[in-house]
Amino acid sequence: MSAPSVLVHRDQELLAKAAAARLVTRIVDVQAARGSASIVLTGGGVGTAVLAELAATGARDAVDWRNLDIWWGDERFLPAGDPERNETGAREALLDHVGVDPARVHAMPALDGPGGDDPEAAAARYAAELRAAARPEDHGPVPSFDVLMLGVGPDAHVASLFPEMPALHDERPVVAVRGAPKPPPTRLSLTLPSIRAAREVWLLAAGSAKARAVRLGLSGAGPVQVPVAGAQGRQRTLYLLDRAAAAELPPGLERIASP
Ligand SMILES: O=C1O[C@H](COP(=O)(O)O)[C@@H](O)[C@H](O)[C@H]1O
Repeated sequence: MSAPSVLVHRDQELLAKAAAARLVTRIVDVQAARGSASIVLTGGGVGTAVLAELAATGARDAVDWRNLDIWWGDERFLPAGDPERNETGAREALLDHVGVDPARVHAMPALDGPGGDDPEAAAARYAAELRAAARPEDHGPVPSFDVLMLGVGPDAHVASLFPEMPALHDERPVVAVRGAPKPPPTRLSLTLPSIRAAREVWLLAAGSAKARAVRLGLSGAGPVQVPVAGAQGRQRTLYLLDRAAAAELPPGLERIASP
């Protein structure tokens, strides 16, 4: 696992623009090297703003959208099209505006989907989809995602892994989460082992409400108490912050601030 590095931007707007530019570059680089790339999307305020900025930049045309696999780190287990679903936000912000291959948009199952309304069965279905996409060189049950983005909750949750909940002890690739402290209570989430399969993990946080969670994530806390601390990429773990979210950074961390 890679030690985290930190990049601080002036405010949320610039953070979202810079992360979108970084994402274009990363996808283009990977596609140039291997032909195909894979990313994992997050819900939440900054995560969705990054997708909207990506849709708005002319540089989006540098991406070969049809050779991109798109996964989700977590989902609210609600009917398809519900505005609270992370998938709905991602489609509205980006996916409806670019030429993705529908077969490579791997949304997590919906409550009213063909697989039924059992969240455990839905988690198992998504795990099977991930396993089918994993190649021998991935050495595990999920692909080695090129970029996996995560929002950070004020309580230090990432994806739908909330502090002290059983999902944090689960070794399966995908779990159903019941009784989440943030509505809606029933969710699907990648687990930490799946998150750690990513080559790069980007943690996105803006606003003063996230400053404590960011500090704890970078202070050597345990992932059961502080889930964000357990989110690390194989090659890179990058905190992309605005100044407010970076206000309580532990001393000595590398910081590069936008003017
Ligand atoms: O519920 C969720 O919250 C987190 C963080 O959202 P934010 O609006 O506080 O940035 C998000 O990353 C996750 O995907 C989502 O389901």
